[in-house]
Amino acid sequence: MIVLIKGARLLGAEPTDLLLRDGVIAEIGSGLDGTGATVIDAGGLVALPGLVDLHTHLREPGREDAETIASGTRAAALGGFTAVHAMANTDPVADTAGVVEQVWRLGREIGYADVRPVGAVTVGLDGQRLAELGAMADSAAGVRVFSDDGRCVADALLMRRALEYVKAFGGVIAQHAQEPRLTEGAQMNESELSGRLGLRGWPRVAEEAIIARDVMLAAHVGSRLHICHLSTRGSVEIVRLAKQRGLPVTAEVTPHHLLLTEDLVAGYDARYKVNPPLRSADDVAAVREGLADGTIDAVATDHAPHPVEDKECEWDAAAFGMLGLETALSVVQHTMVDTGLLDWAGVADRMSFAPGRIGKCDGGDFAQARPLAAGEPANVVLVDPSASRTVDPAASVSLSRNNPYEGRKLPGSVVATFLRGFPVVENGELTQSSIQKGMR
Ligand SMILES: NC(=O)N[C@@H](CC(=O)O)C(=O)O
Ligand SMILES: [Zn+2]
Ligand SMILES: [Zn+2]
Repeated sequence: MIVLIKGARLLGAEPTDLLLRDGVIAEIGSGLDGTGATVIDAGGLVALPGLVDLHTHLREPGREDAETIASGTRAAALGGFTAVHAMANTDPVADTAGVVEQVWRLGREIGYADVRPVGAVTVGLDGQRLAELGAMADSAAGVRVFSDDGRCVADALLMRRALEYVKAFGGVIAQHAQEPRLTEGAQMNESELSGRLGLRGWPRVAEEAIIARDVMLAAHVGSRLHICHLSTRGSVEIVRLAKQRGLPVTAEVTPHHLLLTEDLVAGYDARYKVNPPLRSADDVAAVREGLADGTIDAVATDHAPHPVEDKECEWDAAAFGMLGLETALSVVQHTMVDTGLLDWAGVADRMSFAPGRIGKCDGGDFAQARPLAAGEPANVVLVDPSASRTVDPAASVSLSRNNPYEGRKLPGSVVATFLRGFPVVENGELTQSSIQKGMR
């Protein structure tokens, strides 16, 4: 298949043409010859490398009522992602080579976006014994990111051992930083508002204390640490200090923590219930600054689908988590680009290159987040920054509806997504051929 993309602004720079042939970018330049090619007029569109999500809950195996690998990767493709890291808190837990290989293979077969399984750090996420990290790393899935996400690896000795273990193959431990004793029964950010609403508070220090501890452990062991969904000003400050000291620490922030604040909780609408909780406007300002100056390496969606019965219930009983794949780029444009904090090259870094580096998506079967250059795999997304839409949860291809942006007007739209040269999204919609490919 040959595709000629005409007049796209590469990473937001001057318009140029891209010729995609046999799954790779064959040529980049002006006035390229489109003989035999499907021609796409990309005037006014920005071309970015396929986005890479470090933190996605696909729910398969086990909760296929909430999401499947097929539905979740369709949402990913529509959001401009060509690779997602599938979190391990499935049922069964992704704590063996068998489970991670299954998830990886299903992703490949379905073919909307690459699925890179995250392996659990501990057996059954129970925080007691290390899982078979080496076997997951050596499997066909080539796992490099390990996380008990949803739970914190709270035991310092176990965390130390995990960091030591993954060093051998360049892996990374992605920590869900939540001190369990400080957050027992916690329902929202600890603040004046939580007191007024009568909801148990989740103090910032519960996140910051674990990040501080783990930064010191990573420094001691000399191993890579990644911080999931960081949400407070104090967390940004700790990571900034760690980087100033040259420590191998990386961090991600979610789109919702870049935009939403705790006051949304006042209506007890469980769509706004998430872990870590929505914080204050000051925290939002700090994570935006941190993302802009590179203290925070990446945006990761923490796409966390839940069926209606787990969300449309009283606040205390509702599940934590919100959708994110289909809206992530728009939220980043709104909070970071339209505010002047990041340009499109910066977005490409925070949503593709950096997460690709952290997840070791660097070659062979796993090549993603490569430069937009001749000879590279044609994982490309075309974005229309001048578009805008009002978010309608019913229009989502996710199986779940826990969308916190309902009714909000957000800028930007993903016009096309190419996975190894194949258009999985065209004119903002999944292509017919990709839909058929995904049928199973
Ligand atoms: N973010 C959430 O609120 N929920 C996640 C777990 C997690 O990311 O910690 C989930 O699996 O639903
Ligand atoms: Zn988490
Ligand atoms: Zn998560």
